[in-house]
This record gives sequence, C-alpha cells and structure tokens, in this order.
Amino acid sequence: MLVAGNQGCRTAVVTFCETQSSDVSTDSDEDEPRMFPEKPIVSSDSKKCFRCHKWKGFTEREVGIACGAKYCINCVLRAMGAMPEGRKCSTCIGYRINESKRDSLGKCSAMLKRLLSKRQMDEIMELEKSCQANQLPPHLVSVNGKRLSLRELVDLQSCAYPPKKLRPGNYWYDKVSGLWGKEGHKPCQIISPQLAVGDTIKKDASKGNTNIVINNREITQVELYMLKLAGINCEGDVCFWLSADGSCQEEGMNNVVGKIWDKTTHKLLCHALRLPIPPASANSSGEEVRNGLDAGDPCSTVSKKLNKLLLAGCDQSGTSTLFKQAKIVYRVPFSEEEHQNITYTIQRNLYRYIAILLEGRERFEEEYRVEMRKKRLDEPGPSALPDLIEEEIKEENVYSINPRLKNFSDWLLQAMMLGNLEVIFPAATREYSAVVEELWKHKAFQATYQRRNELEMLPRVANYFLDHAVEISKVDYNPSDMDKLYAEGITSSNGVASMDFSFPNPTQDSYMEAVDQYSSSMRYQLIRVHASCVGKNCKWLDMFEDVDLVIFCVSLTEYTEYLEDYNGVCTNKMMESKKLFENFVSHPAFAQKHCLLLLNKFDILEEIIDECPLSECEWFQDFNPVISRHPNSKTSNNNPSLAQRAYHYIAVKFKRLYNSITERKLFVSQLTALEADSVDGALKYTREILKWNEERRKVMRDWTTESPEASTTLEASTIT
Ligand SMILES: Nc1nc2c(ncn2[C@@H]2O[C@H](COP(=O)(O)OP(=O)(O)OP(=O)(O)O)[C@@H](O)[C@H]2O)c(=O)[nH]1
Ligand SMILES: [Mg+2]
Repeated sequence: MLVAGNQGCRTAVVTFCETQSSDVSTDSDEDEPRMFPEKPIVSSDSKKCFRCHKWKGFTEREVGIACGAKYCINCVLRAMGAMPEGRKCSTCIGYRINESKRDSLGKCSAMLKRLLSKRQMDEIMELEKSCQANQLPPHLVSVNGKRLSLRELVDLQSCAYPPKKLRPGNYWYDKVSGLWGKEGHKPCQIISPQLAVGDTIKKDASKGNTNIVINNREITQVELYMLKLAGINCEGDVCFWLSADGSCQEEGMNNVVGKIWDKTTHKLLCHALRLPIPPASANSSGEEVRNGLDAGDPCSTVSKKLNKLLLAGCDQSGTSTLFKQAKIVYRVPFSEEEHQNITYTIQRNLYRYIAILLEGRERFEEEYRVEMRKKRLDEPGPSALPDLIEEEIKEENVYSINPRLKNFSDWLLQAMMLGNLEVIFPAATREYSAVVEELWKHKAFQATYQRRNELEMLPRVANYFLDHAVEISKVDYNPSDMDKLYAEGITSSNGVASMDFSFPNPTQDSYMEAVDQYSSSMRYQLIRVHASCVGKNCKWLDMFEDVDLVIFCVSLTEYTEYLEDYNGVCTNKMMESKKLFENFVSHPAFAQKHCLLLLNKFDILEEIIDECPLSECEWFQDFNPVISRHPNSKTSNNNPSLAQRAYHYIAVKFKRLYNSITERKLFVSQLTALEADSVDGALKYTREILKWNEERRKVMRDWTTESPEASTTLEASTIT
C-alpha cells in the first residue's frame, strides 16, 4: 500500500484541484479533439503467455485490445489490473485499441468470466465500450474522399440509421438516397439521408462501369440488373435521381419512372442480389417515424424540419445540468451508455469528495493537537513535562482513525495527488465499498463531515451525494433521475452530446392547445458542446454552422469565482465567460444566427448577493441599485429584489456587448437548471424565438415581392 506524508498530501490535493480548473480554462491548448496514441502490437511467441513466458498452447487466453499481448489464466488479472478501459494491460491505459479488435469490444473470453463475477464483468465490458480512449477516431474514417471531423462522426453515429459496424476506412455516401458503401464497391446499406458528412459523391465512387448514373454515381452491374428487374427502362446512357423513398426519376424529366422499394418482390430481389433495402421502420419518405408525429400532419413540411439548438458555456456554467434536466422533462431516456457513465461519474466523484474530507480530517486532527498543546502549556500551576504533554497529545482524539482506515486515507490522497483517481475509480469501487461504509460510520469522519463547510475544495453538490455515500459505493448502485441531475458532469466520449426532443402535447386550454399542437409536432435537437472541445479561438465551431439557434450559458455566480493560470495569475470567471461569449458570437459560422443567453444559477445568486457585491467583478463596477426602504416590498414587481436587479443589470451588459459585436438583439433568460420548470421555460423560449424568426422571414418575403425597397428597412428594424 502506498503511504504519503501528511504534508505531501495536503499540497497534493490543492495541486490536483488547480490543475482541474486550469484544465477547463477557455485558453486551453486543446485545439483538436483528444487523440489517443497507438500502441504497437507486441511481438511474442503466440503460444506463450506474455507475462510468465510459459508455453500454454493457448486453449484459453485473454488478449489485450491495445497491444495484442496474450495472457494465461494465472497472469491475466495481474497484467490487466483494475481494467478501467477494459481488457488492456495496465501499461496500455490511455492508448487506442488495435482496430482489428474493434469487433470484440465488450466481448470477453470465458476464461475471464470465470475469474470475475457477472457484475464485475459487465462493468468492465461497459467501460471497454464507452471509455474515450476506445472510441473510433474520426480522422480514420473518410466519406466521399474527405476525412471526417469529430462533429461529422457524431452526426453519422447518432443519426436514426447509422452505418452498421463503422470501421476505419474509405466510404462513399449518397446523401439524397442514403445509399452507403465502401469505396470501389456496390452499396451495402441505406443509412439516414441528408447528413452533412463528407464531401460530395464522386462519379466513380463505387467503380461502376454501366454508364448509368444515379445521383451522380455511376452504378455497378448488380444495381443495373436490379433496376431492370424492377421494370425501369435503362436504355442508353441515362442519369437518374433516386430519392430516399425509392422513387426514381430520369434527370431533367418530371415524372417518376418507378418506385423501387414499393413492392415486396423488389425487396426480395435486393436480398437475393445482396443489395441493401431501407430500414424496416423508415416511412415512405425514408425518414424515421417518430411517435407518429409526422403521419398525416398538415404542417408536415415544418414538422420534418429538425430545429438544431447549440448549447455551450464555460465549465461549471451548468450546460450539463440543463441537458440532463431537458432529458428528464421531455422524457428522453438516458441510453444505457449514459446511464453507466453517470453511475461511474457519481461513484468516482464520491471518492473525490471522500478524499477532500479525509484531507480535512488530517488538518482538523493537527489543529486539535496544536490547540491541546497550547492549552496544556497555558494551564496554571506547575507546568507538566513537555515529553508528557507530547505523549498525551498523541493519544486518540475525536479526529483519529484506526491504522486500516489511515492506510486507505493515505492511499486515496496519494492517488489524488498523482491525479490518477480517474483511472482507479470506478473500477476499484467494488473493492472499497466496505471501507466506505466503515469510514462513514466512524466518529472521526462524521466529526469532519459536520465541519464540511470549512472545506473549500468540497463542492456544494457533495452534500447531496455524501448523504448517500454507503448506497453509492455499492456495486449494484442504480442512480435515480435526481442523482443523475446532480451528478457533476456528463461524460460523452468527445465532449459533444446530442438529444432529439419534442415539446409534449398540452391537454388543457383550447386556444394554446391549437398553437402548441402545431409546435409539438416540431422536432428539436439539443447539441451540447464542451467549451474545451471548440478549441482556441473557437476553431471547431465551423462544425456547427447548420444550427438554428445558439444558446450560451453563463453562471450568475461567476463574478465571485476565479481561475488561476500556471503563472498564478487569477482571472475573474465572469471575464472568462465574457471572452468566450465574444468569441462565440463573433464567429463567422454564427453570423446570421440568433443567440439566447441563459443566466443560470439564479437560486445561488439570491443566496450570495447580499454578502458578495457585483462590483467584485471589474466589468460590473457601475452597478448601483436603488434599494427600497419599504420592509414588505422586497420582491414585489415594482420593487424587485437585489438578485433580480443584478440579473437585469448583467443581462443588459451582455445585450450591449452582443449588439456592439453583431448589431443584433440578444435574447436573455433567467435559469435555475436544477429546476424542471425553469429549463422547460427556457427551452420553450427558444421555440418562441425560432417561431418569431420564421414569421419575420415570411413577412420579409411578402414585402420583398410587394415592395423590394421596403424590405431593407424591415430587416434593419427587426434585428435590433
Ligand atoms: N444551485 C444550482 N446549482 C447548479 C445549477 N446549475 C448547475 N448547478 C451545479 O453546478 C455544477 C456545474 O454544473 P454542470 O452542469 O456540471 O456544468 P458544466 O461545467 O457546464 O457541465 P460539465 O462540464 O459537463 O460538468 C454542478 O454541480 C451542478 O449541480 C443551478 O441552477 N443551481
Ligand atoms: Mg464541468
């Protein structure tokens, strides 16, 4: 067991947290999505165990998914340790997997299954599939001759009908019909059409030699055969347009010459020729059927449009909480992967909170001793022998713990100092839940917990989880929706998370019902992007130029918070948010987009505003609220509270800033992301903005046709 001196531990904890905050600073050097290095395949005798070098013949073995080392039953657990990234040797943690092993992700050998319990095995296999290092790197996939960006890969993998078993390689994609294949080969699948991934398709994408072109691609012999059998006249060098619903039109002609997916016999034909057919649950337009919303809807052209909302903000602004709350409010289930990720995040955070408490315990114990010594020396009468006093002081006190718990404490603090808590937990959770229970019941830990407010490093939310510490540390812990909401950070493999949702149908109020039913058929996509993922100068924002609205989140508590850089220079977090906001809104990708600013954590602002004046932040020096003397009118409408005034003042600051950059109007809303109604209200506001924008465009169109010169005036008057 590793043991660290107290002093070392204390410094270490501080260093750890500083690194965390500077990591997330917007000045991050992280210009690209994180790349994991490749590990060369080990060369060894394939019949010998890589660790004990004994000849095994290998009827049973487990293979490392990064370096390919093979291990026998006696060595596998020692070589692979806690397996936080699945079946990798301990030295391969943080390395990419070998691509030839991608098919085997999540599938372990019977040998490993015998060595571990089912639950442990499931947990390790889940980690193997979901951890960052094991994800497919976007630059290894090329579509229509262009390497994918991270965003394109996310779009491709999260669409309704993604490519099956996507591997590194070169693919072609016909965006109109959704046909998808390997470069130089016939189509192998029909995926969702109209995805903005890769370049435009090349004529020779599938190396066809038939002189028949479909959607700009010369088709292969087998496809031509299928067209003929489907009764489509392919005489001469014809060019067709094939839409996602299978209707085939000759280029330049306005008549459908055939519908290739309509007849079951045609589909059977495709099966026989090993050509793909549309996914079973896609409707006739090739789109996914969502809760029957699109079917027979008179506003179907509108309802089919997906309104994309981009959500971003500095770290700790609450984007993650908003995203999770939206999932809960609009009943978008957490995927199994998200569920696992959040469970692990909560468990890992629990150990971080415990480590902070244990570090506090050491400090309190030391302070207690210093005080005791002082008291004894100050006692009147014949002064006791210093040696005797020292002996007495060393004796147990309320903050003392037994050697077993001390060992655990030293080990945990050491792990935190080395910054490898992330690697150890949650895989090690299964071993330490008994210790957590013992620790939790211990009087020293409880005494420290009572004084948790004195521990600056302990985040507010820690209370919520520490209250259930024993339950959370158990292997079979299953977080509730509330736990998920409070969990610090939702990890997605690449910092981008996305969810589709619709506003639910209202049940009362006949007038609003008509309005809302129209909009409940509209679909929305909320894309949350981590500030650290957009790179310096927001370089990666180009990837999001097709969004309809930008939502920028700022925490109202930031004016009291500071970021410290490597040179020890402190910056007020609100100034950091201001800088990121400026970079975002002035980015060319968003030149024509509307922006909604959400000022979050209003509940905390209300708590702290009396103690912490806004002037703590240099940008807010001129906040001079007129305070009412009337005792009962604190929050009435004509006399808003200090927090409300502060909110309005900050909103105006951002509005002016936005207008000075874009000459447009900024939409602002208050938010408490931990409250469901507040998130529902904020997202409904995005719907209003989009609807208003649509109306404005309509009026503009009408005006332009009627009176072209008037449109310029209207444009100018509506955007400010
Ligand atoms: N009291 C209060 N706490 C909030 C609110 N919104 C977020 N938080 C807390 O603030 C912390 C940071 O919120 P996150 O949602 O993780 O913020 P984020 O940094 O944008 O997201 P990640 O980078 O994924 O962690 C979490 O502990 C949240 O529980 C709020 O409105 N009120
Ligand atoms: Mg965060």
